[in-house]
Amino acid sequence: MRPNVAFGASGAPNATLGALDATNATLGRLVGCRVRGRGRGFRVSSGTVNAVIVGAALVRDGKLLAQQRAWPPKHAGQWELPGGRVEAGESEAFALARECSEELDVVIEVGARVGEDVALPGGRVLRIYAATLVSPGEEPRAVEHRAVQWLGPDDLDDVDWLPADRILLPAFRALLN
Ligand SMILES: Nc1nc2c([nH]c(=O)n2[C@H]2C[C@H](O)[C@@H](COP(=O)(O)OP(=O)(O)OP(=O)(O)O)O2)c(=O)[nH]1
Repeated sequence: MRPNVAFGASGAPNATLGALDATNATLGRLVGCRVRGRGRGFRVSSGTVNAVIVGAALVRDGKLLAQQRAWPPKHAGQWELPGGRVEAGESEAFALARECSEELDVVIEVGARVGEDVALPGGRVLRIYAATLVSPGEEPRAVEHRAVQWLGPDDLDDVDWLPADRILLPAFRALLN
């Protein structure tokens, strides 16, 4: 069933094609070449980007929500932002709202991009968007994860982040400051 979602201006479903163009431009910058084609597999000179993983930089009262993975064993105990793979036919904002509904049981509003794309193993990229709770009093809960916590700017370095998220820490800090 589709979750109850709320999108900000950047997440309008009809923005999907524009988002794909933006994706191509971003990927082109990443690999230093022009990126051709639309769809889920982007042909680039150095390989194919197979999937976009979206993450929500969910901020409330100057703090960022992080969640602790329970699996796979290699990453269990490490921290990441809520999110996941953009499925076929979804806008990135919709995927983010769906993942936050599934993982945290909250409704979010999706805002602007945060930081640059980070390459992940397997030809995937991690792409972060700012987000807020539609009902700020609603408390996210760890539905699929081991734990969740709100981190202030001074707490960001105290957490064992996934490697890609560690690269994004300056962008997370800038968002909070
Ligand atoms: N959600 C999320 N995933 C991240 C982050 N940083 C990072 O490296 N990843 C990686 C971990 C996983 O390899 C991948 C996301 O997989 P996932 O298992 O959470 O998402 P999903 O349910 O949609 O994945 P799948 O089962 O469809 O493959 O991205 C992050 O901050 N948030």
